[in-house]
Amino acid sequence: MAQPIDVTKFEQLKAAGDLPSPKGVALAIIRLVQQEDSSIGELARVIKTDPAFVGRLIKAANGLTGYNRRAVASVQEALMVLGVPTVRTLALGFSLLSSYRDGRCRNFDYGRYWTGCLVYALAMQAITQRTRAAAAEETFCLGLLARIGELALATLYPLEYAKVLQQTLEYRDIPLSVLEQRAFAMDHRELCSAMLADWGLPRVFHQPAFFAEQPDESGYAEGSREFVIAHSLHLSSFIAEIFVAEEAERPILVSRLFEIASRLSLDPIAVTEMCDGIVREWQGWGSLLELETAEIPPFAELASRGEAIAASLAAEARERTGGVQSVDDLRPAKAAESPQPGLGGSAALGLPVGVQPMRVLIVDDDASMRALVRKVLETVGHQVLEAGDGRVGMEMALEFQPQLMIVDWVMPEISGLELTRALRQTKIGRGIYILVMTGLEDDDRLIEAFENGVDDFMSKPINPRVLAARLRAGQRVIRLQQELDRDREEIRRFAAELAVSNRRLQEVALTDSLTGFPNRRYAIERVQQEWSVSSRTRRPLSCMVIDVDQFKSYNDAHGHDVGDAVLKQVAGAIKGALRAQDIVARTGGDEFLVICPDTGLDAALACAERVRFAVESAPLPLSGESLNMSVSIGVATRDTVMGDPDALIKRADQALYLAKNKGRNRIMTAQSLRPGPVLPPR
Ligand SMILES: Nc1nc2c(ncn2[C@@H]2O[C@H](COP(=O)(O)OP(=O)(O)OP(=O)(O)O)[C@@H](O)[C@H]2O)c(=O)[nH]1
Repeated sequence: MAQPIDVTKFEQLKAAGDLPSPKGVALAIIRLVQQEDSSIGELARVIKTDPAFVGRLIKAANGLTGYNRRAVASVQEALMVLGVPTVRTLALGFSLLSSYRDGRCRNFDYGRYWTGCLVYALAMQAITQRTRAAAAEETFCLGLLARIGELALATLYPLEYAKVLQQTLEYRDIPLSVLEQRAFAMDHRELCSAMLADWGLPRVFHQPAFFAEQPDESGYAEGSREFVIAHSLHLSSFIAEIFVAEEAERPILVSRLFEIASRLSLDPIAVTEMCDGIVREWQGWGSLLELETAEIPPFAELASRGEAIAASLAAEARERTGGVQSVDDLRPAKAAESPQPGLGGSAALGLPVGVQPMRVLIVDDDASMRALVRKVLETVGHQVLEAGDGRVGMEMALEFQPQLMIVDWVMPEISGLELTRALRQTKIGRGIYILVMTGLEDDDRLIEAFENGVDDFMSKPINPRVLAARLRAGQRVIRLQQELDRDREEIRRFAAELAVSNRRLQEVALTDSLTGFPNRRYAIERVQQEWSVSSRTRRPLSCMVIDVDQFKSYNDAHGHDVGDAVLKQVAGAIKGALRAQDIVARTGGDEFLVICPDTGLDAALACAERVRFAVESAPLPLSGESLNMSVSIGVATRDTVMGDPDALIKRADQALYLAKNKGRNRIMTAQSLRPGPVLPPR
């Protein structure tokens, strides 16, 4: 089941105030929706103060009305069609989009992130219109926010996250979440699930969101709503990946699309139609949200191109690699730079000791030239792939990730330089050492070649000895690069470990080790924050101070260890009795503080009674007998005379004193049940 982020850790992240959060009108909408007595008219009035949001809202409503319904033209109508909870989440999503279009994390591509999220949202909407696992408008919102964990990490730790993203380029086989765990002791999936829950998205959404990348690991029963939503998220995320991929990569990705969609019983025709529809929607939404979109050919065409590529690669691989049986055998091994198992040591291959065999791709339209170069390469033990033109060369380079390419300059359709330029635009292509063969060797041409990203050149006709020497030079550069990468990785790992230790230290500094609750220091910061929220929103704020009755007597009668066990038992009972929004901290030996945001005195007293009863009903088992405990609780709510949070806590302390004096195991307040205005006028 979903392993959500530790609640205390998440509370601390929230308390630090750096998590992505809605601002401006969106915040006002969200607050208004939380008020039970707010009306649609009031909500519409607030929405109209943000013309950009009005446009997006009406577009979202029209996306759902179907062909035979009249178009939605007003905010009120949009509210009726979408429903208030959806409008709230849309406000949240669009507000985050506006506020976090850009940021400080260097390797985080904010534009690509948001345009991908838009595809994600539209794909979720389109899929649930077919599976009917949930309301399509709600899953649009879910899709828009389903990658929020990544944005959150980029926002919380811009420098460190940039490094993690860099690592993903170098260690393509290590999942992002593993690298994140190493660096931050948490990952984007946990954070996303916790944030969606915190924003009030239903459990049936925020739990499957954790499994969006690996839905089959969820253990959800096949066909259950959670199962369908987790698989819909997975499919939507894959569709988004295709949309934002580079043009040459799309057909290859599309060949996997149908397999993923089949988990939701969506057939290829339905999927291609659906994706074509998403492309149109994406472009419309993209211009409204000022997000970059791409021209994408019909999916049926991408699919047949994908099939053709796979077939030609398989055929070429069979034909040209002799012992290699399948296309998969040619894909880079797990650790791309390590020697291929089964190839034997480098010495066995006639390579100089310590030199690893390389995967080399030859791209030349002249078959006799390919054969000549292949012979030289195979003599020194390298693994050879061939492509007869620039297009196949590009596809094979992206698919098989050779360490070195030998490319003919002059080829029909795509020249060697054009191929090099295109490869240098891709993540994979940037890491390949490219050697160009040329018949014409003048200075201007050579300068042009280097400026286009070529690493070395060789004159035709090819002299095998010179080629072998050039290969050795290339290999030296590749090896140095690998060593550099390894050093960088070590430094990165060290920095990541340091980041984790720092985080843990920070956590320790704010956590009470006996109960695992936040400590007094945290409580003081947090109450200050909640006080500010209450001032801004004019929502009530209450707190309770809880003290264990006669705690000293447990220590005296049974020793300090039993005293500790009593504290833990009481802490567990308190936590179990509180609501999700309440924040509890251990502020002293046997004293706890509970902050109750958005809570008036009546509700705080009711909550305190639940706590009192829970402690009384949970005795501590102790060698045959059991120890009964009780607590006294002082409750206070913010009123007009209190100038700061200290005054609020002081009032709760006074009430606690009364409760102790009246005989303990009770709740007291030092305020009248129905105080006047809760907050001072602005
Ligand atoms: N076992 C244990 N005892 C602690 C810890 N921290 C403080 N104490 C003890 O807790 C006791 C607190 O007692 P008081 O608050 O003075 O009074 P009380 O016995 O709870 O009585 P009332 O509050 O008047 O009901 C002191 O004896 C402290 O030494 C701790 O972490 N573990």
